[in-house]
Amino acid sequence: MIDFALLTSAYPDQRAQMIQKVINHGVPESLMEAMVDACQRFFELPEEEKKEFQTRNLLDPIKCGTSFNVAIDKVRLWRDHLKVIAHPEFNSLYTPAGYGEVSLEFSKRTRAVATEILSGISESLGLEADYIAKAMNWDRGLQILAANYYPACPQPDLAIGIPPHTDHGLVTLLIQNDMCGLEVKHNDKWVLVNSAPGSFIVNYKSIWHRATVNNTATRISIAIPHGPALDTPTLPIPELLEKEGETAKYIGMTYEKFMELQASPAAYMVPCLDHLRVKDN
Ligand SMILES: O=C(O)CCC(=O)C(=O)O
Ligand SMILES: [Fe+2]
Repeated sequence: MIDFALLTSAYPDQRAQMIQKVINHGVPESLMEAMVDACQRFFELPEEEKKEFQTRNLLDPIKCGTSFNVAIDKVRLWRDHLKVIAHPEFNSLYTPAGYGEVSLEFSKRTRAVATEILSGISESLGLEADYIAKAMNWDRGLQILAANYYPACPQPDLAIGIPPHTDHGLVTLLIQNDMCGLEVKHNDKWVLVNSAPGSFIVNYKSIWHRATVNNTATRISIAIPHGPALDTPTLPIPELLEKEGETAKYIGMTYEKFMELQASPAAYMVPCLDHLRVKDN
């Protein structure tokens, strides 16, 4: 658990944990609930009204649909999604009513939280607080409001919400309604992640995770990935390599290419970073 008030001092000890939760982050719980509610109302719109956003291009500003990677999914998926790019350009929906205002405020507040976490990570690595933000052109960085809708499923054991994957962003925040379902792989076992009301779940390492479904009630989660600017190559930090006397273990890649890789068949059930690992000779 990251208490935001203690971020810089408490952080180093907590880095070993597999996934973090953030409290005291300053985003009103009522705003988080309003955002979940607005997304729920979008998913419940008649199919006709959602049709215009059912596109398949990775970086379309607004898109919705069923499934994770439509081209390559092999298992029975039980999920609808809505992805809206909120930064560097803010995009929004006219329906359902209220989505625009709520998502504007929510995107600003969550971006501020992600920015603080990124500075905390920079400092915990012994770098200037704004080192990573500068290197990643954070001021032009991508932020997506990615809502997931998992209706109750009569046979949850035969389906999955989202198959195992790693996220593509630098800092992904996640909130959910009162249903759990996010699981992370830990010591070869899937472990359910609980979240306290009003907290964010944070993923900033390439954590292997999945979303399960249940037969009781609809689950809604909103993942908010924050990444570098699309044209920015992500590389191992030269100063840290030098300090540790290490050579780079990963090749560099622009964020846009990395996102394309994450959505491609090569990344299906394979952690994305595996593709970037420098091969031992
Ligand atoms: O629904 C969840 O808890 C997980 C969502 C997720 O992993 C994603 O959107 O990338
Ligand atoms: Fe994810």
